[in-house]
Amino acid sequence: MKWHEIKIKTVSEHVEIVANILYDAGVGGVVIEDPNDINLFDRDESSWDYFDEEILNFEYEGVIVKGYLPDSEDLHDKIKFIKESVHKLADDLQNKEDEIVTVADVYEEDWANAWKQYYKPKKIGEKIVVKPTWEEYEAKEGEKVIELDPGMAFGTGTHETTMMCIKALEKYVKNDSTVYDIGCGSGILSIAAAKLGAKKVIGVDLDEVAVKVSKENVYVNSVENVVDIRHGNLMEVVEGRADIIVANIIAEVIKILVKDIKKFMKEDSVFIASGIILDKIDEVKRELEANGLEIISIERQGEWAAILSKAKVGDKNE
Ligand SMILES: C[S@@+](CC[C@H](N)C(=O)[O-])C[C@H]1O[C@@H](n2cnc3c(N)ncnc32)[C@H](O)[C@@H]1O
Repeated sequence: MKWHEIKIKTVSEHVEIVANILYDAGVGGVVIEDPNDINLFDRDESSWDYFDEEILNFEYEGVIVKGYLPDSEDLHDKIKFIKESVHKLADDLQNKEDEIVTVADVYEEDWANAWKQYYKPKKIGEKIVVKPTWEEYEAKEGEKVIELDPGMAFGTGTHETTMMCIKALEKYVKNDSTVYDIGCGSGILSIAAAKLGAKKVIGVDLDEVAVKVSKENVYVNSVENVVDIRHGNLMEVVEGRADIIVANIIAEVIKILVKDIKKFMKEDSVFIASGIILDKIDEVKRELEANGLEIISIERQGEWAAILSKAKVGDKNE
């Protein structure tokens, strides 16, 4: 099948807006290539089987956001919409060349597999190692290995927003914990919670592809007796209260989620909200506080933040 790769060169501050433009045009998922992100493009050449010089040369030239659209009758309108929206954004920039849209034809097989050469086993936090299913890895003492094939779903474990969630889960998951993972993508956080000993995990995603991929990954990791993956919007398909709720979604969606979150929390539950671009920390923090949550900590990695909060002491959960 023929697809069209929409590649947008942009600046870090515009990544979230550009990703949203692509989503609005109908792409199923976006790929963000930030060469300044050492976690995505590990600079330690000794740990690489393969090293792409082009990526290094790209170092100071900005961030690439890519999305894919299938051949369709309205393709031209969608590309026009993307170009116009990105050009409007570029008006704010001194150097308009910093924001450029290019379109290339690709075949499903090419783009579905191209990223795999960059994806290697990676240790995140103290215990969790994320290992692509096709790679070999020998676990060291105390390590918990997640076997993952993210396919078309978000969640390889290389993105800062995911890494901050995994580190927080390592800190808070106990053997009797119940965990809700809102926007589970590849299922990575649900599986991490299960491997860290959670008693029950529910992962939810709006995207059917993510649900399918999560279920497959849950099965590959043999945690299907603990993790239940559901298709749905935010908390609509979960009931009851969890000890930990993790949501790695963009700030705008977190702000909606926060309005009802306490109905799903106990007195000492922790809410891990990630996927927040640095500029939006205050907005999300205000929304959390306005809805009866108290900030525990704000973690930052690269351009992203994760805010950890809990119900305010003495404040009754609804
Ligand atoms: C950034 S990815 C996070 C994936 C994975 N949890 C991780 O941390 O790597 C966000 C996911 O949230 C899902 N999502 C976005 N809006 C949602 C909503 N309203 N309800 C449920 N899932 C949603 C997307 O489909 C996507 O899979």
